Amino acid sequence: MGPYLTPNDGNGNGMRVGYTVDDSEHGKEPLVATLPLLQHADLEDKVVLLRVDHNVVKKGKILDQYRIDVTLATMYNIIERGGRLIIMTHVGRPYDKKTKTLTVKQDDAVDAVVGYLQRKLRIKFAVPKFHVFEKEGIHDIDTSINWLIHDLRARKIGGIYLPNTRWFAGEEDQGEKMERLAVQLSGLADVYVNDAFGSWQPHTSTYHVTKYLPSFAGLCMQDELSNVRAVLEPKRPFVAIVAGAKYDTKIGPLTAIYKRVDHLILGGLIYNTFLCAKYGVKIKGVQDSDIALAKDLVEQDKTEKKILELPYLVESDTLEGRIEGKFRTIHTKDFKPGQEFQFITDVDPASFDTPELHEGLDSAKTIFVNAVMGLMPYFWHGTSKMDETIDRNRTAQKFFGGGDTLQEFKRSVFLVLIFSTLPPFASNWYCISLCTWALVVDSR
Ligand SMILES: Nc1ncnc2c1ncn2[C@@H]1O[C@H](COP(=O)(O)OP(=O)(O)O)[C@@H](O)[C@H]1O
Ligand SMILES: O=C(OP(=O)(O)O)[C@H](O)COP(=O)(O)O
Repeated sequence: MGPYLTPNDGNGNGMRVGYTVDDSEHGKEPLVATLPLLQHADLEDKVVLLRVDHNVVKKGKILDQYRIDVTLATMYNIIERGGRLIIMTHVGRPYDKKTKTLTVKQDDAVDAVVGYLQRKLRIKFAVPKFHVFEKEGIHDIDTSINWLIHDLRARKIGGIYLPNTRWFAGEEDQGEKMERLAVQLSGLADVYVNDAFGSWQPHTSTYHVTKYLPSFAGLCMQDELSNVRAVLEPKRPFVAIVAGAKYDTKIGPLTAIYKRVDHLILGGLIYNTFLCAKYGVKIKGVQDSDIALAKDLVEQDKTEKKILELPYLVESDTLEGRIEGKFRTIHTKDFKPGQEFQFITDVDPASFDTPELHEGLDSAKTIFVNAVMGLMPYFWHGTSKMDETIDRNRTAQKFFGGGDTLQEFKRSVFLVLIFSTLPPFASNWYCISLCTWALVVDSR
């Protein structure tokens, strides 16, 4: 612990504004020198616009509070050092890129998050209301917010929590609306802090606003960057398991991570897409456009042979559940070009018993897991077996990334079992709580 010194006080010396725990005290290497850190900001009496990734609300309810909890240290740090908080997050994807329309639904309001924060911190957050235009969202930040900022500075309220950033017309725009929102957001505060590691998209509230305000990386962001560095500079052999549902946004990072791994294991819709491209089969729910994208990976793997195939799969007639008589195990060796399948909703646990899989996962020194193998909450069996297999390897460093990934892992019984024998995030367990993909892509 040392006195905290800001880089510039005008006299060539740092200015003492508080104390901070330096990275070496929690065993982390310092981050890149060019990244402005929250610790380097003078926050005394400053209004701080804090962008977080509290994208944890579905249908108005918090599914898992992990992503809120990991930002509490940053909030405490800002307030403890004299800052006043204006927080913002995105929730869901209310903007339809095809129709270019925005649907503002109460389902993805920030209210549940604000309720949680108020219960947790016992301080009052005000949520300003702005006029919402149908299909266009919020055009402008109403100047009535100035009253709230006045109360915030006067410490009559603990903080302001803005509406869902994706309800603003300028959030995903690249032109005039973006510029307008960036200026309006920056007008609210003195300092900007980004603690939204998972918000990988360069939107106005994550990226463009930094043109107008002194900007710093929050503490959660810094932790995540340290963990990501270990994935980018892995101890070898390095095995990545990439699964889940978002093929379109994961194809870029998938290609990037392919270059770095010794072995890659695919699951979920990503794997279904790969199988369609490789075997010329059709699987319900897989888009033709995604199959076309997956063909390059198939070609590349013909020579590099990094992908460890999971041969046993679960085919289900329905996505409504794991209904007796409506699902069955199939094997990739029986695939014939042109064959059509119902939904493939999971990997059969037997897939993890093949010698290639055992060998690959047992000898790994770094394992990175993004997303679950099957359609949750019904088809958890493949993920459970995957986790059991990973758990046998007691020496590898293990990284888990992806919002849905963490939520599903925590919800599943198997993780409760693991956590009862191994403390969560024990020395070789790390959570990249959010989406690591942007970084992996950036470093290509
Ligand atoms: N075969 C599958 N078919 C449909 N959905 C799947 C399948 N496998 C996994 N999923 C779904 O994918 C979701 C996780 O995917 P994704 O959002 O990409 O992960 P993350 O947010 O962890 O990066 C889970 O909610 C799970 O239900
Ligand atoms: O949920 C998130 O990412 P994830 O689904 O990869 O965990 C982040 O909040 C990013 O959301 P976005 O992919 O809609 O920009």
